[in-house]
Amino acid sequence: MQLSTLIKGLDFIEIKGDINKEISSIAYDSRKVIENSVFVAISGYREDGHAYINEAIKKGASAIILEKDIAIEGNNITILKVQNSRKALAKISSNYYHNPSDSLNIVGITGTNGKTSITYLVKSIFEQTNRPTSLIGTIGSVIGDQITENKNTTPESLELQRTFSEILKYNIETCIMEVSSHALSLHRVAACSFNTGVFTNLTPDHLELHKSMDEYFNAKAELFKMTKDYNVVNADDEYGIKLIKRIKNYETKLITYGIENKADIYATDIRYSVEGVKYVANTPKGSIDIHVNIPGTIYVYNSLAAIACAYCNNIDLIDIQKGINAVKYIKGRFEIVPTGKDYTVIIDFAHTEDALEKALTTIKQFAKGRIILVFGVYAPGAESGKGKRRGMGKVAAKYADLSIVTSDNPKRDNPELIIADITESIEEENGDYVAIIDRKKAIRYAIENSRKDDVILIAGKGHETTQIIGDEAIPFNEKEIVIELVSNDQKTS
Ligand SMILES: CC(=O)N[C@H]1[C@@H](OP(=O)(O)OP(=O)(O)OC[C@H]2O[C@@H](n3ccc(=O)[nH]c3=O)[C@H](O)[C@@H]2O)O[C@H](CO)[C@@H](O)[C@@H]1O[C@H](C)C(=O)N[C@@H](C)C(=O)N[C@H](CCC(=O)O)C(=O)O
Ligand SMILES: Nc1ncnc2c1ncn2[C@@H]1O[C@H](COP(=O)(O)OP(=O)(O)OP(=O)(O)O)[C@@H](O)[C@H]1O
Repeated sequence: MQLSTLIKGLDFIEIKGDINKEISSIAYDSRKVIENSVFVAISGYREDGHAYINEAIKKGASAIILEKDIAIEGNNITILKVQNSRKALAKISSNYYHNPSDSLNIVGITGTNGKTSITYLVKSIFEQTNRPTSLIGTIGSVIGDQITENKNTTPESLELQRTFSEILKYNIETCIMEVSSHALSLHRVAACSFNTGVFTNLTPDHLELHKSMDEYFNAKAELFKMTKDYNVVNADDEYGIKLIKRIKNYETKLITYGIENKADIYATDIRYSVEGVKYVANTPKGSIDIHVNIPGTIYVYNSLAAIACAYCNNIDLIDIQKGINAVKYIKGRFEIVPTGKDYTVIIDFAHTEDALEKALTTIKQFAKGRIILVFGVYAPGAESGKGKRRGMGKVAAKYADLSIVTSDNPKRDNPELIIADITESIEEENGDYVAIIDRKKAIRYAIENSRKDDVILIAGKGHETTQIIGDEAIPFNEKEIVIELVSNDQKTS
């Protein structure tokens, strides 16, 4: 593609050099530069891409997009100075792949919890109508039969635009995607055209990046300025209510969902059981019985959000009913591991205070025995990190009969210090706990010390298959580990 075509519509401060040259690719990592690439220098959290400009040129970059004035070594290099390199990356990536999001029906889901679960429910509903649907999120990108792992819940703009263009190659028209607050703040979705936006809820998380709940909320709210057709908002969530006030006069139509407050799509006659939840969904087009195969109030909310998306896409109630019922489980989301024992083991991705509380209260509704909780926290940052660790500890002390506090992707932080923050708050709340740094040993302890009717909740890792220690991702498939440990458990209750 010609550089002049690639930069069409790009806001820049200054251009030096020729823009009528052929470029081969875009790279924002100098290690991925090839002959005639455009290299985009990004000032990151850990590194400054501007320090790699000369390396990129040595590898063949013929154009550089940058924010800072840097001495460039090389001839015939075109330099484009921009205000924000990440935004520029999003724009040129969209141009490079011929603006694929314009040709897709994109549903973007944001909020602290529930995004992944909702994407699977929506995908299933759409597929009842024979509309092949792709998905982008924490568990990976799903295009046809292909599942690709993503480094991030919402990929960087270059990878995201490439994924959109792949989806179009498969003749798939719909894409359901998770939109993280990081993606919104770091402009990964800056050049995306969304049809529907969904807001689930907002509770404390990622405060190391956003610094305050208001900043976190504002980041999420950006999605609803980018939608063309519908905005779907949880009317029972404190921040959902705030969002409704903010966006109710936008041109994009607003659809609300909920159980408690007045909403366009709402649930009545809710019946809970260990197997799942049944209720009547009421929509402007009529009412229908719904059966979700995952238990707890949160799955009433998640399925209502999915129903609202389906409603916005003109899908019949009967297909909505079938689509929700067709989801038998979602990897690592309240997933019961088949053990054949007289105790139950559940793996859940709860890694925020709110999610942990919801998972534990759901179990409390049904558990005949004790609740044994195995968990850790990944929460960087001196203040916000400590706050999250202590908050999770408090919830554990309140609802679990025994907490086994362990590691959850400690990354570069010292796991002993993380665990100490958690256990300090469990102690303050008079909870019972054991601290075992090694996660596999912690799970073994839970299994060996379980009794008939106990429920072991292993929280935090969900579908993940690695444990990140330092910068290394060590294989850790929690489900396989549970099955192995349970098969070695000779105890009779
Ligand atoms: C904090 C954060 O979001 N970081 C993201 C950010 O990385 P960064 O700014 O730290 O990058 P950096 O390492 O400082 O490097 C700066 C630049 O120098 C370049 N570089 C670096 C080295 C080199 O030799 N040459 C070179 O060119 C890098 O390619 C980069 O362009 O930009 C990268 C590229 O897009 C992301 O992959 C990375 O996500 C990291 C892996 C991450 O862990 N992010 C998490 C916090 C995140 O985004 N999570 C959200 C939400 C999850 C949820 O919902 O709970 C998500 O969407 O996944
Ligand atoms: N509506 C909800 N409200 C509160 N907690 C929820 C809700 N839905 C799911 N959870 C909890 O959050 C965990 C993660 O759920 P899910 O993966 O659907 O959310 P997510 O928003 O995609 O999270 P992440 O962005 O971290 O991947 C679940 O395992 C469950 O414990």
